[in-house]
Amino acid sequence: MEPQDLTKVVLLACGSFNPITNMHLRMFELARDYLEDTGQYIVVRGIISAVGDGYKKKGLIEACHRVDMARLATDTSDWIKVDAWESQQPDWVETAKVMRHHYKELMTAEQNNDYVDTAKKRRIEATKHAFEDPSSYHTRRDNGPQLKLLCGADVLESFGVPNLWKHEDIAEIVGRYGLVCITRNGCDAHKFIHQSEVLWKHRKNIHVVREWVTNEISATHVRRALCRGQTVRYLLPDPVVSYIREHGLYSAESEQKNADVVLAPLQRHTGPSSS
Ligand SMILES: Nc1ncnc2c1ncn2[C@@H]1O[C@H](COP(=O)(O)OP(=O)(O)OP(=O)(O)O)[C@@H](O)[C@H]1O
Ligand SMILES: NC(=O)c1ccc[n+]([C@@H]2O[C@H](COP(=O)(O)O)[C@@H](O)[C@H]2O)c1
Ligand SMILES: [Zn+2]
Repeated sequence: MEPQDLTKVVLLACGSFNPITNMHLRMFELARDYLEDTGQYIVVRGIISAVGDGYKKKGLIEACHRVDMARLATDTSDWIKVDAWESQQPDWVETAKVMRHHYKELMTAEQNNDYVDTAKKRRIEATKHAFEDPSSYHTRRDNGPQLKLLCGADVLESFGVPNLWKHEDIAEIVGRYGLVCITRNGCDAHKFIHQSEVLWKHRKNIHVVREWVTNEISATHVRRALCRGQTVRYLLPDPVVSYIREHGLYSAESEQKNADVVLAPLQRHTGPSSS
């Protein structure tokens, strides 16, 4: 395939990043290698989107610190960037909505590209409008950039947790955009896809990427070590380790944040106005 025929992909990772770890960064590298190795895609950008404080997850420290740390961690990458839009929203935002926001941005940037001819600009405009209509999951895309959600297999398996995700949001994420899922110990992504009707239906839009160098770095482990005064060096980029030290982040006290609050998606999907 000629380079101009490859489909451009932007990878979007949504998560707490509390704090960002080397494994979060590695996820992007693994996904890019995998997609480009298919000979169909070229990965042009990676976006890290930290969840806002309204998510109310236990131990979630302020978004400004999580975003600053993610920025320090991606300083040395020429293709992974941090986007603060989601973290700045007053309330927690569903991941499908975050994807819509970034897809629109992507289409606008593509349209403003002077090298794109008028006919293509019109096609992009039409795609943008079609994507605003939630009933058109299967809008045909031209060969413009695609946005795919990048996540670990635990997030994929969380699709099965009652009241955590709306069915239509899952259908939109896998049907309209696509998913790149990195394997994680203790999770069986293939089995989960096999057992889910909606995921099976859109299986061609879900790429499961096997991490052979199994790596159990988790932000929970990092926070626990920090609370115990243990070193976390080489689990996180050095500038992030320094930032945590300088700002005195992560303590027994911060671990208690939101301890008695229900996670925002569970509140929203089980509340009186939930559908
Ligand atoms: N070791 C890992 N292997 C595969 N995916 C991972 C790994 N660590 C994090 N991820 C993925 O990174 C994204 C952001 O995750 P998150 O911020 O929850 O990190 P985490 O390390 O799982 O943190 P926590 O322990 O607080 O849940 C998610 O899609 C998650 O699945
Ligand atoms: N219904 C939804 O859209 C939904 C539900 C649960 C988590 N999420 C997202 O998944 C990510 C999960 O992050 P954690 O694994 O750190 O909890 C966050 O970005 C969160 O916003 C989305
Ligand atoms: Zn997690």
